[in-house]
Amino acid sequence: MHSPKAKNTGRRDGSPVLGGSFEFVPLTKPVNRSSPRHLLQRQGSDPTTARLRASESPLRRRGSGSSTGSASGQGPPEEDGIRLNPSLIGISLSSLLAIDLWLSKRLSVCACEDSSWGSVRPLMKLIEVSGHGIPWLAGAAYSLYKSDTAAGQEVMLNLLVGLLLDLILVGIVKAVVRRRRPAHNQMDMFATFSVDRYSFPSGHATRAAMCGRFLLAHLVLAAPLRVLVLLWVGLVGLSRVLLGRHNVTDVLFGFWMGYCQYNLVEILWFSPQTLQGLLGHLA
Ligand SMILES: CC(C)=CCC/C(C)=C/COP(=O)(O)O
Repeated sequence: MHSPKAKNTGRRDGSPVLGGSFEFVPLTKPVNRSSPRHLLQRQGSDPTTARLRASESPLRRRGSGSSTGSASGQGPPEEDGIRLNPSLIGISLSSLLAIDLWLSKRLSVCACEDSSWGSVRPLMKLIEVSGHGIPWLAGAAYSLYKSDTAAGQEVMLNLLVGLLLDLILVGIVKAVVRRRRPAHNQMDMFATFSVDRYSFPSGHATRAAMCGRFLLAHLVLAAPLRVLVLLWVGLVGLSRVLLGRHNVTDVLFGFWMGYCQYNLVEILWFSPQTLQGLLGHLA
């Protein structure tokens, strides 16, 4: 069979001859052009010896696909060693991912009615509704409309801004990362966007973390109520995994993202003056 190399090589030593006679190059005899120069230099000036030594490389001994080994231009053994050894970060990430998938599967005890904790599923779904975007948006808009003090209006307007910002940012990250929801999830959530078929990060977790921080910072709450807010944030996150909606890392990242989103709300904070300007435009 004609080898593609045959077109370019006209001499027995494999050196290319343009327009020369047609001749095959034996696969066991690599062309000089592709022998790594530094390998030849390190192993002595005799190219034949260098080729022999190259043929003893671990790559050849392992029989990993190439009959010409290092001398055929696939790089010296040291380079192969680097390429074949996965990095520490790679190993750590794959291990974390494996633990995440395993733990999430183990914890998805309310994923369906016949799961081991299937009877708790309605309660988990109630907690899910409590962290959904619609009740929060509707609640903030209603409170803004009903509030008769400038301070109350200012707080509710900024909560509304935070909730909209949360929807946008979570949507962007979900669309970029595109991590599929766990296979055991039943897609029976109400009022979802198309990006909500992706699971990273958990929108419920970002909202719960952001709103939790917001409520603690801007409402004067007694200690038991503050504890209740923190408990609710934790329960919303936990319910995402128990329902099988998310992996653990989706929720943990969601908490972190929601925490940071609150900082953004504080930076963007709409003052009463801005609010009056906005309302003036609307009126
Ligand atoms: C329709 C509106 C206003 C919000 C959608 C809220 C929602 C369903 C987010 C998905 O949350 P997870 O990422 O935690 O499943």
